[in-house]
Amino acid sequence: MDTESTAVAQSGDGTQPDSETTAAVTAATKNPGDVVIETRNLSKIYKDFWGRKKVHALKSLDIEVRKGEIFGLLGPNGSGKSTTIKLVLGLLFPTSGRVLVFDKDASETKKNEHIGYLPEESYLYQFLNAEETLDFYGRLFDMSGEQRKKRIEELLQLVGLQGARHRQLREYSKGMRRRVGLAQALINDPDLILLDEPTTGLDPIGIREMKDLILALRDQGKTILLCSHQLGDVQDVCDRVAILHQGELKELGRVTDLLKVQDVTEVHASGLSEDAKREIAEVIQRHGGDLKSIDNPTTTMEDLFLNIVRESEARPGARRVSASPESAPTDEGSDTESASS
Ligand SMILES: Nc1ncnc2c1ncn2[C@@H]1O[C@H](COP(=O)(O)OP(=O)(O)OP(=O)(O)O)[C@@H](O)[C@H]1O
Repeated sequence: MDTESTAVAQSGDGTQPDSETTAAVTAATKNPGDVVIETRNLSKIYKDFWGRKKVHALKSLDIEVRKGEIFGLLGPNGSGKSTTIKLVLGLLFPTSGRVLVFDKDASETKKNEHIGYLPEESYLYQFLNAEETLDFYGRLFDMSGEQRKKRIEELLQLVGLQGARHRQLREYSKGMRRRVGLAQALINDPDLILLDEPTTGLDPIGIREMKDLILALRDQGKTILLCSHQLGDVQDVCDRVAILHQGELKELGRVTDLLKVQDVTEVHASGLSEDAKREIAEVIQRHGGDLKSIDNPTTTMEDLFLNIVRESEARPGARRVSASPESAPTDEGSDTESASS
């Protein structure tokens, strides 16, 4: 980051920007056919071998996933996320309530032709290479040889595995396996994509690439339902989220709305002199505001890490010149001496 940027946070009027409100209203206005997944009063009770109630995994869940959005399903372990996905795929039947996918009951398995599913762990044949794996799944969808060839080319490029296409999957890193799993989930060019923990086991570069891929899929008009424990990832990519706990829906809404801190105003400006900053602080006080901070904003650890790796790739061997006094290279003793004297 080469430009100075100053963030001002101030409590007082709590005014919301108009554009955000407009966006929220627009997103809330839906047309028929806009809803891709709808659960109505959906409940699932797992029973034991004797038919006795064992676990109430989902309790009266009502959610809608709209066309072209990335919808996050969040919740701690055992909150019912995978159960919801299995109900959407028609792999489980509800105990009560309904799941509609593309306006059809989820038990109609034909609708799965338009769904791509990346499970938490992909069980792929380790002795096939990426090309053979995708070709195998293309055959399951009755794609012609020509269609498969074209689609495999597109997908290998999309997930960045062209260079490793002839290597057996057993030689792949976790990140590469996740990417071939995603390519497999996309072989049928699905309209709806279900992603269960898509960033599990990936390093920060792999996570960034996976998030960019998910955003690119949304830009192509796909609808995405994403389950994750990685709250930062969900915040980065999801348009709306549902938070489950012990099978119950606890929160549902647009990420920007849910995370907005009310009654605090944030202003970002660059190139301000110290005098200008002092003047701004005075204006805030004059208007009865409570100045919380006027400082340089921090970047994220993810951005810092990715910048360091990119710089290192561009200039191998060179140590990064850091803005942080902790890690700034010292001039053989002279600075140290004057600092301690
Ligand atoms: N086949 C099953 N038989 C009995 N109970 C089950 C079965 N599958 C899931 N459960 C229970 O249902 C509840 C919800 O499980 P589910 O797998 O849907 O949660 P989850 O949110 O996906 O969890 P995780 O984040 O750990 O994957 C849990 O209490 C779980 O133990």
